[in-house]
Amino acid sequence: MDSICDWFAADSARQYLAEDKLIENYYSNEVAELGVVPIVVSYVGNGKGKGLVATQDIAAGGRIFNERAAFAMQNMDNHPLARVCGVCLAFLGNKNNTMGNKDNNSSVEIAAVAHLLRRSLTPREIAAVNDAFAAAGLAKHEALDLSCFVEGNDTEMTKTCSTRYCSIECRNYDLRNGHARICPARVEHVDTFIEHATSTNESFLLALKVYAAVAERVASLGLSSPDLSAQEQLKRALWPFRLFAKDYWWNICQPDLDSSAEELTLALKSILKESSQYLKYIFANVPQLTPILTVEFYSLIMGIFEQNNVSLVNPSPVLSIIENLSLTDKILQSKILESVSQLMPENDCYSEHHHDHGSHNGGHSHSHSHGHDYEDDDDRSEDPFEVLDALVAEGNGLHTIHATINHSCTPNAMVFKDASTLVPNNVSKSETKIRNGSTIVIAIKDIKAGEEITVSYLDEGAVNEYDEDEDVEEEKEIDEDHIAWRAMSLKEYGIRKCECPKCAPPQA
Ligand SMILES: C[S@@+](CC[C@H](N)C(=O)[O-])C[C@H]1O[C@@H](n2cnc3c(N)ncnc32)[C@H](O)[C@@H]1O
Repeated sequence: MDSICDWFAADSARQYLAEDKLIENYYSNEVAELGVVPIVVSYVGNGKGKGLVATQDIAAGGRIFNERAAFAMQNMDNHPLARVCGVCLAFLGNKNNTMGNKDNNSSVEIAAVAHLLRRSLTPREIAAVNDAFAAAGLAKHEALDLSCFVEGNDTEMTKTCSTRYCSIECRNYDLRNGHARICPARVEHVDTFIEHATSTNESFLLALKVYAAVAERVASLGLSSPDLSAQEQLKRALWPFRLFAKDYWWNICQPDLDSSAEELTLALKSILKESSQYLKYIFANVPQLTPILTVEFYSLIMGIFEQNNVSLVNPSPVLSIIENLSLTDKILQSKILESVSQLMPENDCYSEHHHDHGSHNGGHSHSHSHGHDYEDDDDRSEDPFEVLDALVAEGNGLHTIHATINHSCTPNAMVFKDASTLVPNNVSKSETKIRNGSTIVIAIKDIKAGEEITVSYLDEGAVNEYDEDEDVEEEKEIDEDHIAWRAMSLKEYGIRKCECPKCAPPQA
């Protein structure tokens, strides 16, 4: 059924003109969820479709909004290093109940160290962690460690589900979005799906979450609006996801159609076909989903992640402990460092352990600095603290409002995903403090009401470098190279012709 694909991936501009009010209302509700923030999603034209626009003047350095991912996942090879919530990527505590959690030994920090060491801490080690915290003057964090089963609500389970939650709120969120339909402990074939995704493309795991959420929406529409046709129910259930969709995965992955294009399309089709086979088994009891369990539709869902995903990084609480442990417990410190180096994914190298899924990552390289200044590579390789750079939770997420921000080569805002992203001089470090897999968007220039808010999808450092005042001739030369580099790099974000003020200045 091609028509559902055409409808789903209607180009943003056409879609906007046809459904103006519907889309605007949807986004104004989503913006309201973020709290009082000076933004609106609207049609910005110039071939860009929709974008984010300031509704008030925003001073440089000001936080515009922060947003939790609608769907997030931890990268598979990061599991040994960080035990985090399946919804928000916050580090888990070590209490599995919802009773008062004020015990000193149940903090997120102790749970994180225990996870790295693969065992419970001895009372002496617990005391050392607590002392390290006191020495650093840091507050400890409490969080739960909940399974997906709600007491009194349990269905029969033959296996276990590894998804855990840091709070009841996160667990409820996942259950509302259909977790029970894709829980390996309750549903057959989910394990095989996950295995296949892990060995081919982990974004399939996010796609699975989207299918589960659509199934949940279809089921509740079936109850609330039984008179609607099955197709209408499906379209309504899919509607919000449609606002992310632009193109087929196989088109996005190969912006330059060359001789290898056909080969790549075939390879992608083949893994989509395998993966969609498992999807069909998993959702066999939701017949309304049949039209979207095709390779074509699956390719549109994967295209969503390719163009909108934000890579997320959450620094481990162990980072702040470990440096202060040296004062109190050298032995525990070296045990942790040794364990981290054993658990590190193979070939992971210094400050380059993020996974580029071709994602819209807001233009940030991860730079983790834990107070160790390395003079050069040789020093680094001898420094046991080097392994700390792998000690973060890493994942990917899809954010509703964030995904409406367009790229500019002269951006007026910047995205922060973790406390160690390089902070420009005019932004206070305290503005960028985040936890729990959310992103923060901060103004880096004064923004006037009515102006579009833009970020750079490319490497921030590189853009700034070329913005500096240089010798005019030299700058011209650099600019020409840089324009070519930008044009090429932007293609993988679905931008064939950049419509920012620098690349397409307004005509006089
Ligand atoms: C993350 S989405 C941003 C929201 C998008 N404009 C929409 O209507 O949904 C990224 C897509 O927006 C468009 N886009 C973003 N920045 C652009 C730019 N500077 N020039 C042209 N198109 C742009 C491209 O289609 C890109 O794949």
